[in-house]
Amino acid sequence: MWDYIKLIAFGLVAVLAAIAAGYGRDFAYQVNAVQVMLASAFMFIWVLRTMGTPQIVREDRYFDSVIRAGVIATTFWGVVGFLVAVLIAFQLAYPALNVEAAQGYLNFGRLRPLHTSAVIFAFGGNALIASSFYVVQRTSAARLWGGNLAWFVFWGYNLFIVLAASGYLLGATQSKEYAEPEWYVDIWLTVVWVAYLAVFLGTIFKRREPHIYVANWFYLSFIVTIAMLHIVNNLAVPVSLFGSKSSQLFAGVQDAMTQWWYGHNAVGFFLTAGFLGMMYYFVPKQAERPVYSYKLSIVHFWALIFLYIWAGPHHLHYTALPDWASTLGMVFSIILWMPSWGGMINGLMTLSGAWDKLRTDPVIRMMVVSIGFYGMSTFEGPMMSIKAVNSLSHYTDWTIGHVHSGALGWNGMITFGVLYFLVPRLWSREGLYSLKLVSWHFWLATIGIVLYAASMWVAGIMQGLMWREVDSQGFLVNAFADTVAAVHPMYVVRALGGVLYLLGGLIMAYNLWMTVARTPRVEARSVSAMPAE
Ligand code: HEM
Ligand code: HEM
Ligand SMILES: [Cu+2]
Repeated sequence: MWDYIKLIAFGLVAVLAAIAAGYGRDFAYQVNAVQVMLASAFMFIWVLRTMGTPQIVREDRYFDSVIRAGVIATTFWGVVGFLVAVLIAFQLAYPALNVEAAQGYLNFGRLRPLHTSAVIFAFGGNALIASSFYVVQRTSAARLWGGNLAWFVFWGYNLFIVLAASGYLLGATQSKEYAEPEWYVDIWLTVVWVAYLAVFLGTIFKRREPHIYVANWFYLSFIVTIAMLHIVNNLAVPVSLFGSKSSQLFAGVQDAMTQWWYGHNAVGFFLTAGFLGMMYYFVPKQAERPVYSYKLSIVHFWALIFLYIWAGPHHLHYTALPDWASTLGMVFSIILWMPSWGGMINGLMTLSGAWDKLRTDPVIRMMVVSIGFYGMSTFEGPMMSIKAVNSLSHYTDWTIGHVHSGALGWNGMITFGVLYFLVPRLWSREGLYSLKLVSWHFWLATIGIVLYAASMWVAGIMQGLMWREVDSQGFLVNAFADTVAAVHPMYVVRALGGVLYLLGGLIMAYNLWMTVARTPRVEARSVSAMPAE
């Protein structure tokens, strides 16, 4: 019965998508419709061919196949995201790389959102979904709730990424940073996200462990808050059911504030709370030590989620936003330093008594450096939110440097650590193929980040100072083009840093591949849903 309902649904969607492709008013919409049609047609055939074969579900086993797929997707999108990153970094240094023949598809303006979405949503998002599925099962001693719903979340989310990415290249965008996808892609993500919440909460509800481990609190706050942010910031009316263009509900400064309430909390809940969930499970596991302070984890959790929500206006200092709102954002940002460092301290101190592992275990080294960068960027952020500092840093590459010390250092490095942790366990291998290659990855990535951050600090502060330099008559000394010329060497250094980071990522992909292909199998590790670990 259930199979027939699925068949009807997939068939219907395929037909509707074909009709939409036919009536589509713009190319991006038509391409997206064809993609949806192909995906549903594929699923239709899949269901048709597997109908009637009984599925054996062992409730006493963890649901790990979907996590394996998530690990592969994370690695894949990571490499893609870094590759596009290096390309746009070189485009900024050498504008001629905006090749004339590819204008309108592969120029900087089209590729930049592709980069940000590929690294944040595709690489980071797949890492978050996969790791949360791993952690919630282990800490609840229960199999994922909802049967194949977890597969729907995985494929649905990756379809969202493909739709968004191809839309950007073809020019479909609602021009909101980190929320570029157009209305129908947003609606699809909402459906997938509700399914994600259901799988996660359902597993928590059926847990066989009375306690809900703190990592799950962080993951849950990430899932719930992202749902709220996504819906509110994307309230829009499509111009036509058959076109990608839509009109935003909010206008003017209200729209700007909604956008940066979203943007800032995407940092706070996607790139911070979710990744803290990772930290709270995988760092103690890899260090083989309990969390330093459980009390601190609870206190900084509530402080963090309460404070983050108010800090968005620091993105709109000295704009049409009322001064009181801007001051409010600044004050909350400064207070936010404390719970951020609460998390950093808790992560670092978990290594108490295990610091010697830094010498022997490159995976823990990666995690420690990641927490270090988390601490650095959450010190820098509150500082940049101070209006006087922001009047220098805003619009400059200092912001870009800040972004990447958080993104490459914190999000990137902890994800690498988690992938190195997960692959041998998920594929039941003795260990990683090569720790030496992990070490290589570690150093390439670390040097890459240092080159990136240092060059952007220099570029940013130089831009800021040059823009405000006036002569004795009060006239501006520098033309804008002068500052563009002045940052060229720094842009080259940044791009080279990116090349090192990308190389590290490629080495990781090779190492993980060889771990699965070459390392001897061991008896299945940690697959049985008892007891909680
Ligand atoms: C206490 C924590 C933090 C505070 C108070 C903070 C504050 C700030 C401030 C003031 C800006 C500059 C706004 C502007 O002038 O336009 C900024 C930009 C940014 N920060 Fe942070 N930051 C924090 C942590 C982080 C972390 C950990 C990450 C990444 C993982 C991050 C990612 C970003 C991004 C992506 C932007 C650029 C937004 C844009 O203009 O596109 N921040 N942050
Ligand atoms: C290979 C490493 C990377 C390189 C070379 C790189 C390069 C770049 C470049 C050139 C830009 C555009 C800057 C501009 O418009 O002036 C950018 C923007 C951005 N990147 Fe990366 N990136 C890398 C990795 C990452 C990762 C791993 C993340 C997130 C997890 C990330 C998140 C972002 C964000 C959020 C922005 C927008 C910043 C803003 O608007 O303030 N990047 N990146
Ligand atoms: Cu912010």
